[in-house]
Amino acid sequence: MTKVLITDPIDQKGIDILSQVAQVDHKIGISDSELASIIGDYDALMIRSGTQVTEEIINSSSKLRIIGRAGVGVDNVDVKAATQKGVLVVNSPGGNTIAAAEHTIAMMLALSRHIPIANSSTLLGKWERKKFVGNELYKKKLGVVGLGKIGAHVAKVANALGMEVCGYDPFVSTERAQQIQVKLSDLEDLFQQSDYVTLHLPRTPETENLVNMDVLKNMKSSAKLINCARGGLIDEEALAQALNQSLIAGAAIDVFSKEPLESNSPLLKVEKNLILTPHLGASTREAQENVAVDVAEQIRDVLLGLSARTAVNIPGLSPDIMDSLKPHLQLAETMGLLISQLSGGQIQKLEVKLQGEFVQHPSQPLIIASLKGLLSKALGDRINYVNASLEADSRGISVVENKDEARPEFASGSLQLTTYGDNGDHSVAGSIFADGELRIISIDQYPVNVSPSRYMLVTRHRDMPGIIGKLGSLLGSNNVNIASMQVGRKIVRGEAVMVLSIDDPIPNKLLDTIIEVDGITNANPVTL
Ligand SMILES: NC(=O)C1=CN([C@@H]2O[C@H](COP(=O)(O)OP(=O)(O)OC[C@H]3O[C@@H](n4cnc5c(N)ncnc54)[C@H](O)[C@@H]3O)[C@@H](O)[C@H]2O)C=CC1
Ligand SMILES: O=C(O)CCC(=O)C(=O)O
Repeated sequence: MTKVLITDPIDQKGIDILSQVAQVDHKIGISDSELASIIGDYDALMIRSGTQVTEEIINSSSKLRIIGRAGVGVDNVDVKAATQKGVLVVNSPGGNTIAAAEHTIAMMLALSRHIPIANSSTLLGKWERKKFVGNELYKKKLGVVGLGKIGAHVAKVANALGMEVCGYDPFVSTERAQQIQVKLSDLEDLFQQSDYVTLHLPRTPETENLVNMDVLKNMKSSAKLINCARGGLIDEEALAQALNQSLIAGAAIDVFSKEPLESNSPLLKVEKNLILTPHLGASTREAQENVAVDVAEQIRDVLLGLSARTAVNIPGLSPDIMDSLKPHLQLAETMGLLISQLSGGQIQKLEVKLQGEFVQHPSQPLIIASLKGLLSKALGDRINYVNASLEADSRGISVVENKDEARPEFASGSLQLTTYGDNGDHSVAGSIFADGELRIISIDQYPVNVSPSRYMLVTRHRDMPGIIGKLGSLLGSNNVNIASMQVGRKIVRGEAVMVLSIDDPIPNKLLDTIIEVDGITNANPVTL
């Protein structure tokens, strides 16, 4: 029975989708060690930001195929460990954009009008109208750091509120900035000149402590800082000091370097204009339903053997690409598997050459499929589309891509794989015929025309009378049935390649006898 584990609160609509295809178990708030001890039973894990999916947990799994993060940030998942283990990681990149952007705007307004503290004071029976005079957002300058989905929506709403919006994002073009009505600025100017600064970027080694004491000192003393993106982007000790010393006028923080916020956090000792919320950016009914459905559908699809829409660890393999390239991917994988058995030994380099119609397709998926095939004899079930590139890399196999737009020999173009390794260079070329049938069209540059079959024997021999007959009778006398046979040669009576499709695997003993036949220089049994 397929089993899915859910370890954070997930909207019921997502659970209903998963229940159609799997047994769904809930263990909300489970400890890391408990999770590591039970993960071996599960095919899929669905989480929000509460669960830390560590390397230890991933390595304790044995049949885990997918981790679904119902939200955007995957910084609570060790994606590298998942990739190494061949576990797909999916998220919901757009499901909570509006919720997080609206929480940011709510934080800005709450800060500006002292809403939380005015509420507490009023509940205590006080009537402190003078104490809570605020300021307007209208005509104030907003600096948005990170102009992705959430940053762009914040900018849109801020523009509608009459704010002047500037932004910093090294990956956003001037055209895109114009489109979302944001004036691009450098980071230093943005912090120095803005009345409000809001962060909407991921936490990475480069962005950690992006807002530190130097940056805070550079801000206006009337400025306010909002972080509804990720903990760790702000040095919390420095922020507490900056607020206590009135270096800036206020801050509203939804996300923390350690969550839940620890009781000894310096932020809990700040007495001035600071609003804290417990990571509520995505906590709207709408967003929770969106992300739960989005991720549950992807988990369901993957468990059913289909592809995922938004995998974070297999670039370039969207479902449309997978569908349109199905025969091409199958060809690349089959050729990878074939050439690994022809090459033997350690391979240092794989050259992937696309010709004719193949050039029109994205090459990355074809490379990944070739590598999956190439490594599958060595790694068995452990290799998949998720970890193929990483596994090749860790084995020191470099990949070179080569596109040849010249008029192809085959109308449908061709794919050629060449390996360079301990046993010299080997190459296999293939194509897809009009009926979608896969064909191997050359082996080691010898032209052949072979449909790949489960068992094959590929020999190298001298082109001379009697060899084919001898081989045929050897196989026959050992009860190995030949389904088809092809000989490829470049010149008459020169070197040749023979490809036999056979119904049964070749016994090792028979292989030794085949190699002893006069004229046969090499014989490679192949299983596809
Ligand atoms: N508080 C909450 O509950 C929620 C928090 N988030 C977080 O909000 C953040 C933004 O999410 P989205 O807009 O959906 O992501 P996104 O991927 O659409 O946008 C992120 C942007 O940050 C930019 N960026 C990367 N490095 C940068 C740098 N060094 N300086 C400036 N910009 C940089 C990227 O170019 C990209 O445009 C993420 O960290 C996400 O995890 C998202 C949803 C809810
Ligand atoms: O799961 C949540 O509520 C947090 C959402 C979040 O931080 C994200 O999507 O990056």
